[in-house]
Amino acid sequence: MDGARAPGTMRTVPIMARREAASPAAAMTAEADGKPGCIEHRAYARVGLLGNPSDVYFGRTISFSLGNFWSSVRLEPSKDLVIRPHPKHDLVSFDSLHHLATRLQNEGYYGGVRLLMAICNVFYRYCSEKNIALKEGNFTLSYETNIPRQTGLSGSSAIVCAALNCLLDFYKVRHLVKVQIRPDLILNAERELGIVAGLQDRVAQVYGGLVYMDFDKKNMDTLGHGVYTPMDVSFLPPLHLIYAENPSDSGKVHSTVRKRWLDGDKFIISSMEEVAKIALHGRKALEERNMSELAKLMDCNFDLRRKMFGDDVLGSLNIQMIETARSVGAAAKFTGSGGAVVTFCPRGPQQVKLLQDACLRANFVIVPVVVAPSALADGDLMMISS
Ligand SMILES: Nc1ncnc2c1ncn2[C@@H]1O[C@H](COP(=O)(O)OP(=O)(O)O)[C@@H](O)[C@H]1O
Ligand SMILES: O=C(O)[C@H]1O[C@H](OP(=O)(O)O)[C@H](O)[C@@H](O)[C@@H]1O
Ligand SMILES: [Mg+2]
Repeated sequence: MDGARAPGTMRTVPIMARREAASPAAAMTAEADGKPGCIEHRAYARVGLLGNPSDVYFGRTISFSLGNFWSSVRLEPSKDLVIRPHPKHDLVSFDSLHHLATRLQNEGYYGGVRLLMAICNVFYRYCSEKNIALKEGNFTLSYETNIPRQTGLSGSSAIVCAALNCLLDFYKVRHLVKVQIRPDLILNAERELGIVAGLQDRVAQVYGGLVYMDFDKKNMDTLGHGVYTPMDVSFLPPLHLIYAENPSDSGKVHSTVRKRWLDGDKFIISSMEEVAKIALHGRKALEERNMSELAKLMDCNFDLRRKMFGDDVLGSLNIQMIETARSVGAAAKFTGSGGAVVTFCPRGPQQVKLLQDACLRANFVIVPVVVAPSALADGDLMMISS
């Protein structure tokens, strides 16, 4: 999908090696399939490394953009404004009733069309409220994605994030929409649709690379966003991702805990504070390259989630993924609300081999983690440093 450079068009971001330095991916322009005015953006899956889900509760997280999987959105100027359904993900024609029923059971009712519509709506409203003038002219939006669905890898917000980047470039208003605000726009688009979610996913996808995030209530109230600090990806040791093909419903996972937290449940409030502290300590551990501490913090993060949510809510397969990793002494936690697990083998390659064998036996997919680079353009970087 990468192409030659041409003004006014964007190119997708290449997957970089795990430790490769961050590059201003969003600033790279190129002609998408040689069509003038065509814009294409890629946004990656994300891994919540430490501190999630405290992002939903004014806590802190360290998350990174996962180069193994991505969504891309393409914007082509057109006479009418068209949101193009994806031939596979927005299927409306079936071989049989059985096919329809199986498909709905596995994938749910919705694809990406509603996400693209919602971000257009939210973007339009935001620009109107802020008196940001938008030029005349229409476009067609289409998307592709290879992020496994409902695995806590943030497939939905990747589509929304890539679409937002297309809109920012089509209307040439990137400099008028603060980088720190963009995750909120993405979240608002999903909230419109009733999707339960937090900010860490969207921050990781807007910024790319590895980011430390502080969602302290005072800052959220006064600044209107959290404080997001990009970190050096070379701090990260080799990590592995484990996932299963069965989906988990993130909305359901959050619902009880959120209610208890809102109702002032002391156990949930104090546990969530503990989870937020994990990101704080994790930042220090990463900077000091204290890998045994990192392993401890990852495990502690999962244990706290388990106590708060309970095994029934987390789901037996998700717990089995964690236990498979722990059976060989690897540290493990959920990347999001369930469906995929990020693991760290502090004893190195031999332990990784044991982990791979254990995953094979348990029928889980295991892949080495690739960290996607910074997704910020030069102008974006200037905005966050000013
Ligand atoms: N692979 C996909 N293709 C199309 N739409 C998707 C895909 N993944 C997610 N979505 C959209 O996002 C919504 C929420 O997805 P969700 O279950 O939160 O997955 P995730 O946690 O990976 O974001 C879905 O109902 C659907 O509308
Ligand atoms: O529970 C979590 O860790 C995360 O859950 C959601 O992400 P998802 O990819 O849907 O599992 C939520 O959007 C995040 O903010 C939470 O940290
Ligand atoms: Mg989601």
